[in-house]
Amino acid sequence: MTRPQGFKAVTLHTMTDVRHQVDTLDAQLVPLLLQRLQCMRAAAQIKSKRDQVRDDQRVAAVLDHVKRRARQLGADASDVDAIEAIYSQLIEFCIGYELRHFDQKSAQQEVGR
Ligand SMILES: O=C(O)C(=O)C[C@]1(C(=O)O)C=C[C@@H](O)C=C1
Repeated sequence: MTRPQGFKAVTLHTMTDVRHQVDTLDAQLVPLLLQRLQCMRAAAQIKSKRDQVRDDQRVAAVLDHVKRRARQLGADASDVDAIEAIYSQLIEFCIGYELRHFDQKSAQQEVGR
């Protein structure tokens, strides 16, 4: 199977090859996703108002950044679109996650008063 420039070359002839590669990639992705969630927890502590959690300008900048990175790695237009779609969903999840942590913080501050 051919792949764009900038991707590590791997042989993917059988479903065993494909699943082994998916498991290897997921093992790398999970710690990165956990680190991203850690950033959301920190953001929830730092932001002082609930309506600061969603920041549409920043969302647009994050999407531009990841699409540029995909292009740099040689992704074609349809894979750049796929990255945008995946990140749109990821950021929506992160906003919900951050809101839950923001609300927890606010509830704890209320109890502490
Ligand atoms: O940059 C922030 O302010 C974040 O909270 C992070 C993040 C993201 O997932 O990247 C999440 C919520 C905001 O709407 C914008 C971006």
